[in-house]
Formats: sequence, structure tokens, C-alpha cells
Amino acid sequence: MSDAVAATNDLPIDLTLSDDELDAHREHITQFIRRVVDDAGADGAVIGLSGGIDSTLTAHLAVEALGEGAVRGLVLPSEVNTEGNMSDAERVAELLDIEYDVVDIEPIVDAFFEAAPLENVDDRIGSDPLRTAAGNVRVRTRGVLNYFVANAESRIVLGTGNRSETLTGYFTKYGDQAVDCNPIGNLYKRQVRQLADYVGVPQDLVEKPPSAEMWAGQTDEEEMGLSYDLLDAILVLHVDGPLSASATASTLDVDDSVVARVDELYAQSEHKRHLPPAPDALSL
Ligand SMILES: Nc1ncnc2c1ncn2[C@@H]1O[C@H](COP(=O)(O)OP(=O)(O)OC[C@H]2O[C@@H]([n+]3cccc(C(=O)O)c3)[C@H](O)[C@@H]2O)[C@@H](O)[C@H]1O
Ligand SMILES: Nc1ncnc2c1ncn2[C@@H]1O[C@H](COP(=O)(O)OP(=O)(O)OP(=O)(O)O)[C@@H](O)[C@H]1O
Ligand SMILES: [Mg+2]
Repeated sequence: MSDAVAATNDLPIDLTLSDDELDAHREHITQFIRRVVDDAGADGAVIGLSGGIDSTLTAHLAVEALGEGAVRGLVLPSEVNTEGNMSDAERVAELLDIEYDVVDIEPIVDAFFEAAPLENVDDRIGSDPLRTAAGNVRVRTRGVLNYFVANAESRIVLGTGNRSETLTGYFTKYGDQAVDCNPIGNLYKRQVRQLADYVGVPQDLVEKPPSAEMWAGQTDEEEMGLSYDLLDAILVLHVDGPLSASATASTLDVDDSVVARVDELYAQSEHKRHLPPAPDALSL
């Protein structure tokens, strides 16, 4: 394990996976990807590449599972993505030797806002709720492009959701969630970084602060108001685990309000983890 991954591990709970466990996850995930593609009768996979760790690790494991010829990358910059992240996304595609396209989504997003049924969009877009709504439009636009390629070329869309995001609802409903499978969906964020490090993802990508890039300068940890390492510990001990909220707070030596905040994120995002509900069938 690199120093950068080890250094963050200063909590009284150790989520660090052993090499045997990392090998087991690697094998389990690559088998999963092969099975999903085979079961769908698809010819391969398509994945959005953002230069972040989730898509980088997922693409890496997809190439291990399917071979580089069966994986296609889409790098989809908008005006809020940094050039650094977009060139990292291209670097990942080149390191993995996969076919990829770069498509500027801003003209699509511009056309959308011109047609959108809202007053004074330009004046309101800098602050919520429009800032998040606009970010979600960019995220959903990427989903449309992913599915266009999947439909046209008989591919499945690889998602990059991890367990920390799923449990907190930290994703756009029918945006980056609109995928055919989530190969790293059973790994907490810290474990994503660790597995990425283990399979040889470049260090600078492993160490980069996670960002949804929904607006300029956004980082996940700032928006959520807590670090992934602390979030993961609360998820493992409490949301997925057996400890009460107060026992979790005292184990981690944090205020009860921190655990309450995670409980709130979990409860408020319940709807994102299910298919849309409908009333029960009536027998008339
Ligand atoms: N109880 C309920 N039952 C059924 N539906 C419910 C609902 N509450 C809200 N909704 C629906 O859900 C909508 C809100 O959900 P949604 O549209 O997703 O929007 P929302 O959750 O407000 O925003 C997405 C969040 O995910 C973050 N994100 C997005 C994309 C990528 C990443 C990343 O890590 O890369 C992070 C982003 O920064 C932001 O915090 C509401 O407008 C409403 O339509
Ligand atoms: N500019 C982009 N071009 C193509 N795909 C993108 C872009 N931005 C986001 N995505 C897709 O949306 C997914 C969700 O973004 P998210 O930020 O959660 O993951 P990430 O960028 O891979 O990792 P990190 O959390 O470290 O930033 C990405 O993994 C990627 O598949
Ligand atoms: Mg990102």
C-alpha cells in the first residue's frame, strides 16, 4: 500500500484490505464484468472517463476482464471540468490502450438551457437550487451519450458507483446512476483507492481529491461536509454494521451530529436506491 493511502488511516477502525483480500476483490469484480457482458449478449462495454479514481479503476478492471479491444471510453468535458482532469481521463484511456472519443457536451447543455422552461436561468445558475440542477443536466447528458454508444454498438454501460456514494445518495438520479452495472459498487471509497493503488493506477490519480465536477471547484468532501475516511467508518460501523449511532460516535470520537448527518443522508436518499414506486395492484 502506498504511503498516501496509508497516511489517511488514522481512525480507530481499520478498513485496510490485505493483499489476499485485494486479489479476491479483483478476481470477483473482473468475473462480474465478464458475466454481465456475456449475460447481456453484448459485444463489449462503454465507460465515461472523468480522470477520477472511480472511473479509472473501473476501466482498468474492465480491460482486465474483457481485453482492451472490448472497452470504449468517452471523455465528455463541459465548461466546469478542469483541463487537468480531462487530460487525466485521456491519459487513462491511452495507458489502458482503449479506443476513446472526446465530446464537448457544452453545446448540448447550452441548447438545453435555451429551451428550458425556466425564467432568468443565466442569472440564477450560480446558486442553488439551479446550480445543482444545472450540474445534474450535465451529468444526465453524459448518460444520454453513454447509452447512444451502448445502443449503437451493442455494449453495456459500465457504472462507477461505489458503496459510499450509494448509501449517501451522492449521485444524480438517472444521471451517473443510469448504468447497466456498478462493478465497484461493493467497495467503500477508501477501498476503491486502495484497490486502484494495488492494480497499478498512477499515484497522482490515487491521491487526487474526489470531485463530481458539477460546478467549478466542487469537491465531494466539502459538499458532504465530512471526509470519505470518516464517512466510510460510520457506514461500516453503523449504517452497514451493528453499532448504534451513539456507540459509533464514541468509537470514532466524533460529535453525535456527525453520525446523525450520515443517517440523514442515508434516509433522504432511500428513493434513489429503488425503482420508482407505483401503487399496489387493486383487485376490483
Ligand atoms: N422521497 C423522494 N421520493 C421520490 N423521489 C424523490 C424523493 N426526494 C427527492 N426525489 C427526487 O429526486 C430529485 C433529487 O435527486 P437528484 O436529481 O439526484 O439531485 P440531488 O440529489 O439534489 O443532486 C445530486 C447530488 O449528487 C451529487 N453528485 C452528482 C453526480 C455525481 C456525483 C459524483 O460523486 O461524481 C455526485 C451532487 O453533487 C449532488 O449533491 C428530486 O428533484 C426529486 O425529483
Ligand atoms: N467529464 C466526464 N467525462 C466522462 N465521464 C464523466 C465525466 N465526469 C463524470 N463522468 C462519469 O461520472 C462518473 C461519476 O463521477 P465521480 O466523480 O463519482 O467518479 P470519478 O470522477 O471517477 O471519481 P472521483 O470520485 O475520484 O472524482 C465518473 O466515474 C464517470 O464515469
Ligand atoms: Mg469525479
